[in-house]
Amino acid sequence: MSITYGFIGSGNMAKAMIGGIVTSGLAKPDCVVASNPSAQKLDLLKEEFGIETILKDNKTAAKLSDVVILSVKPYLYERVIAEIKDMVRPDAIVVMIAAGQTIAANEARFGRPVKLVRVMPNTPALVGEAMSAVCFNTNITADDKKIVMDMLNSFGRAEEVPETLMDAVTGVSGSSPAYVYLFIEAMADAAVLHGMPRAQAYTFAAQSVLGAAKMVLETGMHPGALKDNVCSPGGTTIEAVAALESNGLRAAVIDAVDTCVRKSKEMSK
Ligand SMILES: NC(=O)C1=CN([C@@H]2O[C@H](COP(=O)(O)OP(=O)(O)OC[C@H]3O[C@@H](n4cnc5c(N)ncnc54)[C@H](O)[C@@H]3O)[C@@H](O)[C@H]2O)C=CC1
Ligand SMILES: O=C(O)[C@@H]1CCC=N1
Repeated sequence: MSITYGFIGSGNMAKAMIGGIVTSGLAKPDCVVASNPSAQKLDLLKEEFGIETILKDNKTAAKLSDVVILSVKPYLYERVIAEIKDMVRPDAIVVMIAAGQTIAANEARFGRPVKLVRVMPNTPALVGEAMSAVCFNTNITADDKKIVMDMLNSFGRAEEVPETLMDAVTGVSGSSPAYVYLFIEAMADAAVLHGMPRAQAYTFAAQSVLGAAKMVLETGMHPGALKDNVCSPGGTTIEAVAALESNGLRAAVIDAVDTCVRKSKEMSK
């Protein structure tokens, strides 16, 4: 049986998930539907991935879908659920991806039993490297869980977490690609300062971040031990590490993630 995935809202995160779902082969393009109030993003999605698009009609997109992904901004959840709730089929799975939107608040918006899933993905879904966290409401069956996990695994890694951890997840993975892009940009700027062409500098910086991340994930070694292995005594790396420490890199990163988590908690109220 083929599953239809419907995206209500077709912005950055929807595009990343659609790209992952289609490119991985999880779903044929004609089993992916996206709606949006403006045509431009829909046209690009159709052109790039060949999916079905529906302009200004969330209701039809909801009605057609086995898995309905609410990919609008958090403040629009109330309005969009009011619009589509009677069109969402009783057996459909509704996936919320918004920061700060809780299962309880959104169950209440449906006003009837609904299969509800809360996910925090990230944009590397587009290249099959997302980190997603997921939690389920009590109406979700084992078969539903498999459908959701297959979707999330089609565009990266996914782990089930208690809902109480979702704000921390937003800080450490939902938002964190942005912090890493800053880091890559800054490293590349320094390489450019020393004469490297810009494009080459991005490749060198980004591949080094990718390689370092893979080392953490695949060797199972502590990040501190991996760092020590790069720092030759009296060498170049320890000079850089000392400069990062004296400029407060760790404190800055902890403060950034903490601020993000606090914002997510505030949005949940
Ligand atoms: N961008 C990211 O890295 C991540 C975003 N998210 C969540 O994903 C959700 C979407 O975020 P983005 O894609 O970044 O935002 P976005 O602004 O790129 O996309 C939202 C889309 O919704 C459309 N839209 C506006 N009103 C609508 C309506 N009434 N019905 C249907 N569509 C409507 C907009 O035209 C836009 O294309 C947010 O709730 C966010 O918290 C979650 C994880 C990561
Ligand atoms: O910035 C935001 O609010 C969204 C949620 C996680 C990543 N982007």
